[in-house]
Amino acid sequence: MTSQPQDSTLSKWLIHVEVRLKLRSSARYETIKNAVYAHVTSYETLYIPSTLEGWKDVPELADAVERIIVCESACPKSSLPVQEMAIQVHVYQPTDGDAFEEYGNNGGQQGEEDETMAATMCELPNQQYEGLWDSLIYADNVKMKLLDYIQATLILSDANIDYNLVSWNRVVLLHGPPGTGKTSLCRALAQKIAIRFSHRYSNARLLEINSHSLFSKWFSESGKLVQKLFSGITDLIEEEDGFVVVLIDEVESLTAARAGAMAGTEPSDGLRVVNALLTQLDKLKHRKNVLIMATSNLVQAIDSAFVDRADIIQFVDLPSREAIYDILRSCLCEMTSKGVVAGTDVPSLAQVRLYGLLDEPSIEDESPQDRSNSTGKRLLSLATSCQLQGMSGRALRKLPVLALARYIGVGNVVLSHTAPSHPSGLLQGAPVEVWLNGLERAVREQIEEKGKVNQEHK
Ligand SMILES: Nc1ncnc2c1ncn2[C@@H]1O[C@H](COP(=O)(O)OP(=O)(O)OP(=O)(O)O)[C@@H](O)[C@H]1O
Repeated sequence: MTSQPQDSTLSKWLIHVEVRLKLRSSARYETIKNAVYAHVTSYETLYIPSTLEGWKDVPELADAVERIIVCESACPKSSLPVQEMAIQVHVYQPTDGDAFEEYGNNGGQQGEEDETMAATMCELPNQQYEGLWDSLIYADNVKMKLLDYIQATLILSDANIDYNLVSWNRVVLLHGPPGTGKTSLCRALAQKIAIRFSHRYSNARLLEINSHSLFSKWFSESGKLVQKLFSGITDLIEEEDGFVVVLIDEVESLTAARAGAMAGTEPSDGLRVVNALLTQLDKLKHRKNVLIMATSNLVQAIDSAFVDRADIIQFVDLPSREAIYDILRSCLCEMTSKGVVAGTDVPSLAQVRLYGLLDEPSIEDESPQDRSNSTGKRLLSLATSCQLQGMSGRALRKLPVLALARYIGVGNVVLSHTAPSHPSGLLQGAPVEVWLNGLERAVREQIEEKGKVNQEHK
């Protein structure tokens, strides 16, 4: 890996700093942006990525700001002198997480008799998607690659590049096994784009199309529903300083039908839906302020004409052992911070590598450092079992619930606000060793259950 900026003629690394304002703050973005820039550039070195703390001493920031983060970047170093950085500050204020609207087939207007809920829409950046980006863990820098690619297309659109000479369709397709975070990744990307391009677009929206509902209730009219839905989208993007991300989940259910119709095994309604979708996508490709993201578990089932239109086709795989370690570690750290696990440090993967934990003989662990090493070793071996079983991110994030319910016992984790008379008055979590035992047993249970399902399928 290079330690120079991507282009050696550029001498600085582009580093994004994201500033989240408090929900009810009325501070001016420009004022905050300047104050944050001044603050950030007063550091000699910044860690990448990191959450900054020292700004709370600056009164205008303390009043308005909730969090400042230095985002991960293409720079392979974990810290960098500020003078080697080209810093871009993005100030944003997420909207209320409950502000989701149903977006009907008649373009969002309520009251018509044949109303079918075909999509939901929310404002971005949205409180509900805060933290989602960081919670998703992938090998190979998948998140950054996708974000960079999407940003590249937006920059070229903004530059009014002649579409006949350099062209793209504004369609991104993520495919892979169930539960690998494809839908979540699309939402997290949409949120990032809204934050990074807030200087360019005064508002951004995410519209999620429910592929099933387009087909289900008014099956024979689905072609028309697609048209109505997209004409609603076209209305939204008339506003040039608004950006719209359209997420089509499980796109194969919309597009698999054409092959069937052509082979005579599907009714022609399916064909109409696919044709309508393709026509509408083609109409959108000249619009600067829209991005279509689609997900699928079954890429073979997607109409090839749709796949052809995708600029980026990204396979999202089951998590690697390292990613599993980080996912499980993030579960343990969250539960430790909330007092459900009685604390010990769970070492990061970098620390695990540094200490060569796997190669060490098993020792009687006594000091806090030994205890933390022992936790790291056990977690890594758990991650190996999960990977061998091909567990998805979704299955992994459920493990703590299973472990608590079945193996640790809900009575063994006492929270101070549910048992305020507890002598210490503090949260009383179960020790990390108990949690690891519970997690190991929960994984074994999952393996056995999976074996039974496979047996039934034979
Ligand atoms: N790589 C990952 N890192 C962290 N969490 C993950 C990962 N993959 C999945 N998850 C978690 O699993 C849950 C389910 O993810 P999501 O619904 O986005 O997956 P999906 O691939 O779209 O699933 P499906 O194909 O079944 O619709 C999310 O809550 C997410 O937090």
